[in-house]
Amino acid sequence: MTAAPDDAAPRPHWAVRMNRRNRSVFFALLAGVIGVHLFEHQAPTSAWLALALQFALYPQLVYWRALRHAQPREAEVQNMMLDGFCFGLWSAGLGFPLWISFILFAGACVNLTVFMGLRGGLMETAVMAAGGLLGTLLLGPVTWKPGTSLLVSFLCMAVLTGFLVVFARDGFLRARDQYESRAQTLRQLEEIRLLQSRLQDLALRDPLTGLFNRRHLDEALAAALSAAQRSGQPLALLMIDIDHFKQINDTHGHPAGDAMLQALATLMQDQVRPDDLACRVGGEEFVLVLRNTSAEAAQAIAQRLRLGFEGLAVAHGGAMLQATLSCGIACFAQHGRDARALTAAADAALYAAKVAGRNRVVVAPPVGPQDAPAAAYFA
Ligand SMILES: Nc1nc2c(ncn2[C@@H]2O[C@H](COP(=O)(O)OP(=O)(O)OP(=O)(O)O)[C@@H](O)[C@H]2O)c(=O)[nH]1
Repeated sequence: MTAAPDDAAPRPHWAVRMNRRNRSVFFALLAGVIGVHLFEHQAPTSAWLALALQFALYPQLVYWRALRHAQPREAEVQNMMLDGFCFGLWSAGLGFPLWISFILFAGACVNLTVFMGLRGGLMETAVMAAGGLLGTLLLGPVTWKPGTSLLVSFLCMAVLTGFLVVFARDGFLRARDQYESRAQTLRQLEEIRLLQSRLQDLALRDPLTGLFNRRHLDEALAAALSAAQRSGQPLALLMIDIDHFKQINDTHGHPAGDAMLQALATLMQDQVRPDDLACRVGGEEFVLVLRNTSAEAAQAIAQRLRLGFEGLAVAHGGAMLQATLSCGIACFAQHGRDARALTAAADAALYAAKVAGRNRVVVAPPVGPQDAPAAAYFA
């Protein structure tokens, strides 16, 4: 039976994985270089044993430790400092050969600098110096042997170059991944922003006609009125209602009524300017807010709309549907100065249009000094 994916061992921390690979490769190469050096100097068995312990067993032990550590990254930092300390001991043990000491120092230093920045490099320098000092103290007076054979010097150059290339490649891959994930995050943010604005728009629109809904009307009318108050420009509020709409529904069905509503919405959108506001506020009730528009101009627009709708034949289910509309108009400031007063005046004018026989436009009567209602103007 195969194990379920959940049972699989968790993937080691990236720092642990990266160091295992780098340490394995670097230590194997170092073992080769130091091995050649030891061979050339006919080193005793104890030196070969130390080489095996340091460069074969040690990497496994520190990997094992980091794997089990609660803070794998911290454990790796400690491991790298231990690497540097051991390298100091090796430098001292070998008599500080310049090329070998140099690549041990450079490798350890670069490794911790990648993890911790310049502070890591300085820490690595300090622990390696401590290792070198301890090695000198433990091994007694060390004979300084800075030279290495041409072969060992050449191998040192090759090992260091390989090590730096591996690191540079890691840096490149990480930078590329970060760039790609940043680009992806930006793309996702843009998608979220678009979705948000679409959601916001949907919340403000009537799904059947695509016109703005009452919620948006309330906010937009208040803003338009404030602007009109500041600028002193007129503003017209048109309340529009399809006549005998119930009959259309009853005779041709609800979808036919919907088609009429959509046809009127399209007509309204065609007739208004971009900064005017067309809304569906109820079943067959619509509102138009026309900025900087006088009562006379609003009346002309309403008449054009009324005639346009009257002449419209909407094809639906094999039938040609026709209807008329009634419209009540109220204007800022002669019929009211706030949204409530204007809406009430336009509503009263619409009612008057219905009572007078429908298919007509009525402008609300001018409001007297005490807001006393006067006779409506029919058009
Ligand atoms: N098709 C359709 N009908 C709707 C919708 N919302 C409301 N209605 C219908 O609109 C009709 C409104 O009827 P009434 O308020 O009596 O008005 P009317 O028949 O237009 O009569 P008047 O306004 O007096 O001319 C009702 O039958 C509602 O069911 C809608 O979204 N789609």
